[in-house]
Amino acid sequence: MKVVTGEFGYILQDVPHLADYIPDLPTYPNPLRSNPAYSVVKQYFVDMDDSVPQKIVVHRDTPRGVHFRRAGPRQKVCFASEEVNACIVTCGGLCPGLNTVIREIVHSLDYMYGVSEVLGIDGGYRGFYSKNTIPLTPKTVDDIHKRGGTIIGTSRGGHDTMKIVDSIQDRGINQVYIIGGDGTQKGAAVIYEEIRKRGLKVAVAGIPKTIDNDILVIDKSFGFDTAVEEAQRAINAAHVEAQSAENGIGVVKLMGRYCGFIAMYATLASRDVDCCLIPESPFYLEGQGGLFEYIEKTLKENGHMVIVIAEGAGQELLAAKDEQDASGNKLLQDVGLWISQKIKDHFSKQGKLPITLKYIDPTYMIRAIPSNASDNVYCTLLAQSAVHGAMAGYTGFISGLVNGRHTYIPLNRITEGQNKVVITDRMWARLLSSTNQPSFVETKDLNDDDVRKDDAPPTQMLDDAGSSGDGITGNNNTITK
Ligand SMILES: Nc1ncnc2c1ncn2[C@@H]1O[C@H](COP(=O)(O)OP(=O)(O)O)[C@@H](O)[C@H]1O
Ligand SMILES: O=P(O)(O)OC[C@H]1O[C@](O)(COP(=O)(O)O)[C@@H](O)[C@@H]1O
Ligand SMILES: [Mg+2]
Repeated sequence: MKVVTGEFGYILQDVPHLADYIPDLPTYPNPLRSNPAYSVVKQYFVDMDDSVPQKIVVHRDTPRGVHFRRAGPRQKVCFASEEVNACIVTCGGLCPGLNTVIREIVHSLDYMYGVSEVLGIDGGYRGFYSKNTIPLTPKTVDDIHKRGGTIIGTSRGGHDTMKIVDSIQDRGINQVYIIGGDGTQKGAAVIYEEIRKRGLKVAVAGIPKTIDNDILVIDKSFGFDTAVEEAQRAINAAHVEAQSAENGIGVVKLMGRYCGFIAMYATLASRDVDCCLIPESPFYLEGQGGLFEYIEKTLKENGHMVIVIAEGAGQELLAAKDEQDASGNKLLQDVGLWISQKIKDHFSKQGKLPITLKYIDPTYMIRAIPSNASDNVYCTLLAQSAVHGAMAGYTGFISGLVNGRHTYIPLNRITEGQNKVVITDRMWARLLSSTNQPSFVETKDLNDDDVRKDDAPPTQMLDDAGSSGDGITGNNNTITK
């Protein structure tokens, strides 16, 4: 990683630049200078020394700490408009907003930089070497943001670095926009390394996608807001069903393989949820302080209850299944079905309350919808930042929001671990106090990773003030497993 240090403990975790390995790289004036929409903006171009701090809650004596390069257009670009041959690929699972990002990359390249050659790679990484490309123009992508999914297709597996870089080289592609989650960005990092090894003038820009918000450093991922909003519909249905039956229980499974952000935020937003179970907080069923005891108490008090469970929660309680998907992700058991059956079995025992349980799994209904208004704006800015960065010659970076400001983050910073809900942070405490559910764990039983270190920045998406005041709050943690 390129690291620049400065006074008072200032650290810039910088992103690579094509000039790092290509001598005498030519530069050109940024065409935005003569664009009527932008040329009137005061200080439209980002100062080369602008950076964004990772930690914004500071004390008088706190060193300035880690910073990231501020995203945005530079005075000089490293590509002439007619020279650019860009491509876009989407990989991994679906996420609301993929089409918006594709649309905005195509539009920004054309309307801001006069680039007309943009190719879609068909069906994820393997499309680089096994399929024809899809030409993308502002006209063909004009209304795709209103559709869910990705118009260029996606897949898991099929990452063959050599074949992908050969294809990039053979097709004369010189800007690669890679939209995908943690797995995809690991793939992007090795593609960037190989391109650099071959000394190619090819900029690699990642746009992080993950519906479950499991990507490190960034405030939140696109599609997350939409997912939380859509999850409300499932929770509402579960609540209506539960309320209308005697001792009704509604169980909703939400996405979150390794982290429970969607479940936590959907619970906090809904106020109808009585118990939220996430992978970061182990729970148990039987005995004092267990889930069954809490269900019984809630049913006696309220006559109904809603349980939200993240897909990765409680996996340690289920029989292990040693299978992986094509990308090498562990295939999880359906914890929603499992817990529903366990609750039914428990309450069907003699002397127990007769219950009515309805289980809702809205996973693919949530993933498949188009992004909501706020995610659309967010996707637009992420895409524009990525285009400005690649045009300026930055490479091996992702475009990401840090404390409400758009930044360029080195790829290897976000592939080093996964973002998790820290259950000793205030947000989880707020959730526990809003649902009144038992915490199931005692502080003495927590792993080192689950406990907040005094000097650690707070969990992403906490209330600890984003700097921009644009409604996107957050800070950054670096919890790795
Ligand atoms: N460690 C890795 N190195 C290279 N490519 C990877 C790696 N992990 C995943 N990939 C590739 O990234 C793509 C998407 O990964 P996946 O885990 O399915 O989704 P996501 O990017 O959403 O996490 C797949 O094509 C997969 O082959
Ligand atoms: O059925 P698929 O496509 O393998 O996807 C299932 C998984 O996709 C997810 O939505 C997340 O996918 P990504 O890792 O690609 O972001 C998980 O929540 C879920 O386990
Ligand atoms: Mg993933």
